[in-house]
Amino acid sequence: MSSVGRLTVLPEQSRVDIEFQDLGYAVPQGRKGFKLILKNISGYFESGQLTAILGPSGAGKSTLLNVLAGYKSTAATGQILINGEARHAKRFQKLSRYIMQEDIMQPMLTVGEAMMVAANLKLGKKISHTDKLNAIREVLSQLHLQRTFNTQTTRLSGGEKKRLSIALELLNNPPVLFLDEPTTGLDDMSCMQCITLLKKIAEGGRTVICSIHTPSSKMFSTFDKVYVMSLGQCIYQGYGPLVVPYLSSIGLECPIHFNPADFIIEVSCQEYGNFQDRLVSAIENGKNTYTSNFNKPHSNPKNITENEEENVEILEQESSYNERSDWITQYKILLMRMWKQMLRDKTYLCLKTVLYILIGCLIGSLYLGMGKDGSKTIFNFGFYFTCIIFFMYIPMMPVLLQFPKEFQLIKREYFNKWYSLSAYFAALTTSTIPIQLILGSVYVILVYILSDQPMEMDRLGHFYLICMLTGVISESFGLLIASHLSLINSMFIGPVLAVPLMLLAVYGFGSGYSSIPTLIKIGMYFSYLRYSLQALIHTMLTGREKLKCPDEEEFCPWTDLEHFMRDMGMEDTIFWVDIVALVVTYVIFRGGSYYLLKQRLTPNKTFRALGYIGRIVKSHITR
Ligand SMILES: Nc1ncnc2c1ncn2[C@@H]1O[C@H](COP(=O)(O)OP(=O)(O)OP(=O)(O)O)[C@@H](O)[C@H]1O
Repeated sequence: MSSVGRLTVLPEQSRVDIEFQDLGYAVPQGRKGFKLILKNISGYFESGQLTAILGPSGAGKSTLLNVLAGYKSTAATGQILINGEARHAKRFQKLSRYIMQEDIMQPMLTVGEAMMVAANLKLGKKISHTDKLNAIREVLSQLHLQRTFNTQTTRLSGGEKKRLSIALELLNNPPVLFLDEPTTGLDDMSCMQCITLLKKIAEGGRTVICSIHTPSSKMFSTFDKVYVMSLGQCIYQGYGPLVVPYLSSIGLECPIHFNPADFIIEVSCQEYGNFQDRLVSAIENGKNTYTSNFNKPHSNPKNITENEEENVEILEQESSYNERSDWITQYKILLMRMWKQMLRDKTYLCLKTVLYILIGCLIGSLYLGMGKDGSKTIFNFGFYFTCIIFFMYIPMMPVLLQFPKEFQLIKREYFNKWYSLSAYFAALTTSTIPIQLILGSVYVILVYILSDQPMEMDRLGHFYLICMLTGVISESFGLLIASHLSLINSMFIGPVLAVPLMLLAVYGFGSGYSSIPTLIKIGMYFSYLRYSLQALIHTMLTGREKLKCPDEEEFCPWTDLEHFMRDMGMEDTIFWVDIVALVVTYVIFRGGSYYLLKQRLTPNKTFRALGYIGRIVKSHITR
């Protein structure tokens, strides 16, 4: 075993051999029933080896990788064995890391910072900062990324991003690495560099499995093993260059100077006739590994400990060089990361500040001096409603826009066990509060002064409290929507749902509560905007002296504000009841968002069944 590229800070790993038998995977396909993507395939991927899953587009490579990694396993049939014993999905996830095709990077961080966040989260407190830094430097140098230490992750080239994705996962020395098409989008040189690196990583005792499209002949012979798929079946398993005698034994001669990888792909695309069944049966759909001694079943795993439990425990201990940090540390690291990203995004921050000031000035000017004008009481009511609408839309829209993208990052980090979801969610919940409080106060002070509201600390404090509560609830409402939907659906559903919320908030004002139909009354209880508006009107209008009617005005029906509240049907509102209702709404929305997010990442039986039904319905509609 070559020592070139061995990571000294990361000890060698024990064997984790992966075997799968009669693996099947089907997806619902309208009225046609099901589409079989994996058709009872078998295979054996050994530790210390770099294995490539090859095949034409749509052959099922990514699906096989996803099922083996446990990323998609609910609808799978067959058996997956780890060191000869049935795979325990949760324990296996602790040992494996999955590097997705898309290199989504945490924005606004340098490579060094992104690596330090990963090291702090994955390596725990027992390892000193200096050791973490050494580990980072060594991993980066192994992956030829040392010169990018201070470069922002989003400015890296395609090849560098891919290598950084690998580096981030290598930090805690996982025994198994899955990579979905690691060479996609890279030039020939970067492809070869990437594959050579993966080979070095495998040589340290790891099981490295990647799916790949069309490798060059040089790359093809670099893999220790290739697993070729066609139409969801295995048509070859063994050392790459041996594919030539294998195909020859079936009567398919690879032309001299022809890339054997291209040749077998062309064969699988049936360019030389239909050899699918013969190839599948020759290799017994993956049960055999082709060696120069054809048709021998692949060797059984070596070094298997008698007891699987013991075996996995040893592995877990070894990879617990990587003991994950505790909840509080995770929370602090994630919060710091979020704040750093927020403060460095100067454009967004400036836009947001300008927006709060500009709209504050605009609304303040529209309702200029109306707060104490007896002829403008109804306009003043409009001012309060406008403030509530402002604090609904402005905090909700960025969440609808940003969170679906953020979800892709969470998925990668959460699936690879960087942190617990509750720590992430707690950090997310607290990260936006300071900026919301600061900018919210700027807006409130501006509109409060411009619209000439009563200068009493109590009222101002309550006004601010209600606006802030509305803001954080609206943000949570956005999260509730975006936690389970795509960007397009979120952007559609969010503003659409806001309309009935606004209507229900003001429905029936002026005409009396008793005349409202029961169904609408029930609906009104669900509009948190109504509680905000009621609380705001109550705090701003009760206990005030009669307003003055300007001399030039002939008609001042509501100089008595208590009278106005009676006319609006709001004389019975209790401020603290509305505040409690707002707090309860906040807790429900946040709790709901967390639950939906968790179900999206790791669905329970009910959600799996719902998702399955949804897919069947969708496939019937879109067929
Ligand atoms: N949820 C799904 N519903 C319907 N068909 C699906 C679903 N998931 C995958 N497929 C189909 O299964 C087949 C295999 O998909 P998979 O992504 O595994 O192929 P692949 O070999 O990785 O292809 P590529 O190299 O183009 O990424 C494709 O025909 C794909 O359209």
